[in-house]
Amino acid sequence: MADEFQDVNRAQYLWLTLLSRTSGELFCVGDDSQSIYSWRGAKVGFLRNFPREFPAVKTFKLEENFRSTSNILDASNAVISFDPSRIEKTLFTRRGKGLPIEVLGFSYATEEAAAIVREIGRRAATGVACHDMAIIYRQNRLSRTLEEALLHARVPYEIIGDVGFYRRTAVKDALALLTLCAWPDERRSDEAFRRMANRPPRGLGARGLGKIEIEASAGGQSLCAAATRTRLSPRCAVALQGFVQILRQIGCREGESLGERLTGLLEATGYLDMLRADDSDEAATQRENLAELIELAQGFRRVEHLLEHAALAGGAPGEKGRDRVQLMTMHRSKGLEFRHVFLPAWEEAIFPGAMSRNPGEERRLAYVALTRAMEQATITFCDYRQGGSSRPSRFIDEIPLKNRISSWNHGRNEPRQSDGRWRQVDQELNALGL
Ligand SMILES: Nc1ncnc2c1ncn2[C@@H]1O[C@H](COP(=O)(O)OP(=O)(O)OP(=O)(O)O)[C@@H](O)[C@H]1O
Repeated sequence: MADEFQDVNRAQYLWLTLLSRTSGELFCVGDDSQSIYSWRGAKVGFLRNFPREFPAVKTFKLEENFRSTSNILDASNAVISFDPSRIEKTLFTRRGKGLPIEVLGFSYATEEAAAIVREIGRRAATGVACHDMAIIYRQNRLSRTLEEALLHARVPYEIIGDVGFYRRTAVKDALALLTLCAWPDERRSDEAFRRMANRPPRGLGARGLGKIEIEASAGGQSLCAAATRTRLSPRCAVALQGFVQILRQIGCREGESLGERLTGLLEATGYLDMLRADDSDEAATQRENLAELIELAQGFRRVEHLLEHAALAGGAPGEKGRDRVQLMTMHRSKGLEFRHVFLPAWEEAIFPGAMSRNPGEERRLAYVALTRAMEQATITFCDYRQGGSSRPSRFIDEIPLKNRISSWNHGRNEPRQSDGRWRQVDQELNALGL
């Protein structure tokens, strides 16, 4: 028996057919509309071609949905109906129409994030538990603005399957490079040096680093300053000299913005090339996060201000075990369900992604994301994001007008009581001018 059959890869498929050869029996459960892992080898064709491969197959369509209201299901059905290769099926529910999907536009991502967080606070005040609300986004980098809004408003949250933006490896590496570049001769950059001296590899091992540490202590210098005076293997010495030179040169470029300086550092030190040479999904995500940090850095004049911001915004998102809003990428949301789902950044070039190698899979992601919602789904988009103007995702247009509204569903189906603890959300966001 195989579950999630839409996401099997060739090896798994061969194993399954071999295992079932003796008995001639194979029971598979899957939904081809939810195949979202082609980038790691899944082939939806194995499910779609199953009746041809196994002509004696018996197919049972599970079309009754026990999770979502019919507004959500109709919207999901409409979006996936544009995939001509899907196995025909129409979901239905006995849960009633429910509330229409909210589709809301904003000017900027900060406004969008503040509006979502304000709404989360409002719903929490009417008795919805935080863990019943999820924010589900297409790109991992999109969590940053949302995290910051949640943190400012003191709404507890957790990121499923990931750490917060400022705790991600590439972001910590980039901030370490900026620290080194700003203070190469000060001991406050030592930790950054330990982190980045051999990243990408420059032939510096534990022994070499130990020698630099001794040299630095003896001369009362920073590790960065001591690195060029320490006797190391010729290859490592040359590589480290080059690294330190880049840091010093870029550190002197007064006319450049912080974003430009960071881009220069990531390019010249070979950090971006290291990520580009890695074709894994993880490396692509790290590059996206760096792009987000570069964009953020443009808004700061001094390195110390950016580092301060990162230290504050990188704080713990709330105590473990507390009732927390759930944040995750669309891929991570597979198999989960929430009473309320917020879907930000439904914009062309982000969703569907401009670089997407598989447009059909983007559509299936839209289907997965929408069908996570039990009671309410909220889609948002912005006019400006990631350094340019943007326009609403084509998937929004595909949702029938009868299943959506372009405002909040305020006032419909809501209990009257209000929990005053959540007034702080509005106050904190107002104080920030959001
Ligand atoms: N026969 C049933 N009666 C009532 N509720 C059901 C029944 N079957 C499933 N459910 C409920 O419907 C929801 C979805 O079920 P489940 O997660 O098993 O579906 P699924 O097909 O794996 O969904 P997906 O693949 O979209 O994540 C769950 O809340 C589950 O408790």
